[in-house]
Amino acid sequence: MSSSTDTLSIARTLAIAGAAALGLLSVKYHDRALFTEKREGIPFASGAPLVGGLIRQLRSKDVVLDNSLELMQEYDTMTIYTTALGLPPSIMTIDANNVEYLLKTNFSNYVKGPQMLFCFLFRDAMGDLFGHGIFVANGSQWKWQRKAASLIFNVVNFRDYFTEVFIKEVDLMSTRIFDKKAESGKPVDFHDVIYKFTLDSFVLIGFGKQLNALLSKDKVPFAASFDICQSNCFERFVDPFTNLRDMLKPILHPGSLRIKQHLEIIDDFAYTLIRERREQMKSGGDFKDLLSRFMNAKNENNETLSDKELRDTVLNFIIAGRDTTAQALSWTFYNLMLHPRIEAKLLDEIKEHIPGDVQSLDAPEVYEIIKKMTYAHAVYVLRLYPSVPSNVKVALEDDVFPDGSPIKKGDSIFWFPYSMGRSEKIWGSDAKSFKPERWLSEDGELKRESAGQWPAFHAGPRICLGQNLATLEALIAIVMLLKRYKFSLVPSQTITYDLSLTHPMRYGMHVFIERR
Ligand code: HEM
Repeated sequence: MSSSTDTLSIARTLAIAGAAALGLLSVKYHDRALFTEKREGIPFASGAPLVGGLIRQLRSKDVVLDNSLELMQEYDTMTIYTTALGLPPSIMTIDANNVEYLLKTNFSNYVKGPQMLFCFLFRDAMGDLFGHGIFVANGSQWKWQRKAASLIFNVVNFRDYFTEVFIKEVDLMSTRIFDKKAESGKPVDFHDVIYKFTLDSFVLIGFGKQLNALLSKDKVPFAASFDICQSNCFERFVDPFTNLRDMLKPILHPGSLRIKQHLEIIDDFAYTLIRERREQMKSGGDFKDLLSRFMNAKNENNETLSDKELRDTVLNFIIAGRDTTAQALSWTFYNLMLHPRIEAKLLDEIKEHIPGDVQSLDAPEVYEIIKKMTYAHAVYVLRLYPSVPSNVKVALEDDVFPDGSPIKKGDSIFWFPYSMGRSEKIWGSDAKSFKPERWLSEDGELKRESAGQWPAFHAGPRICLGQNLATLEALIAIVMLLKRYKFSLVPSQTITYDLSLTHPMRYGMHVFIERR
């Protein structure tokens, strides 16, 4: 026999053996991803042979949050086990007791990743963007960061400094952008403008720098790259081809930037901030912003921070301080535009508490008044549009959830504040309605649900450090903007969310503005 006939017959034998092995494997893994185990005692979202739920996941990637709720409804459950080829098997839950247990009661058993994903490269999904910053750190590395950051969140800072910055920045946004749009009658992308407002405000409060994004017509390059990297991080959790697509970008989309190039732009922004602040500190002066606090802090090894650690701090805090609040404000205004009755009621409350101009009051007065505006607080609850709509932790040891679901060491546990906020099992048949009254008691006092039922700001030892800051900023913006303008949606646009770690609007939100 010639050598080419030999090769052919070896190839044929291998192909037959391969097909037979695949056939056998697809009998064993007929409803789940290859090499994943069956799990007793928990509803299982069955999928296609060998790939499990991957196809469903890829098909519904753009509506992944709604998909998680639909999946629960389809199986009539609040907790489910899923598998998808290329991604770790996961437990998904929207059960309030489980969420409270995971975040609070048994906090020490559930940690942040690293989410090692087999995305054609075995890698940590969040590491390149977040480094070792507070959002991804655990144990002593997390503790010192939380302690250092919490120093800026004191009442004096809130009342005397933060309030003043927010009033000034809302005023700038109004005079430089919204007044002009009101005059011209041309629409504006509210979402984009609000992102610039929260970026400017947070960079000033957190890092002591006046960035003036509000004065630039286009998106700040750092912010554009930052958004892309965040989307990419999230995509890695739902699509194992994410990194491959990035690797092929130079061939498939010549001229477009790869993730590592976006990361360079982001790093450049962060390192410039750090360099400038180091120089200012060398030449004296008493700086009390977040960056300066971190420059004076010691890490878990009792060492002062390297530039890389400071870079991680800057980026983690920008996502915390800019994105979440911008999104919360955008979705709140969206809801208000859709619900004129609620907008009118809110405006009544605003006028009752602040009959004149906000600017005629001093910052501590505004701070005290805003605290008392219960209806405004009830409007700004973020139940339907939580800025962190989904989240994940990893189990350190075997455990059992309050609903009886067995948890195995190494499981990824996903929970979905977005789907929880819309679950009829949690909120009743009108779960999807925007109804601030839900949060008010009969005597008009503000009510809060349990930590597990309403995890928009997380719960337990890692509860959001910036909740009061975000609420103050948002309420100042709502009060000042509603008093001055009537916003209305440009017709026929699609308002929906984008795939990301947080909850941005995919196409922005275009509005017409009238002066009141
Ligand atoms: C509407 C606005 C906001 C929402 C909905 C929100 C929500 C959250 C959530 C859900 C987490 C938990 C994230 C996780 O561990 O995976 C978190 C953590 C955190 N948030 Fe916020 N946040 C908001 C604004 C802010 C602001 C303005 C700051 C200001 C610095 C901030 C600082 C932080 C920090 C430092 C953490 C990490 C806490 C820790 O791990 O110990 N947040 N936030």
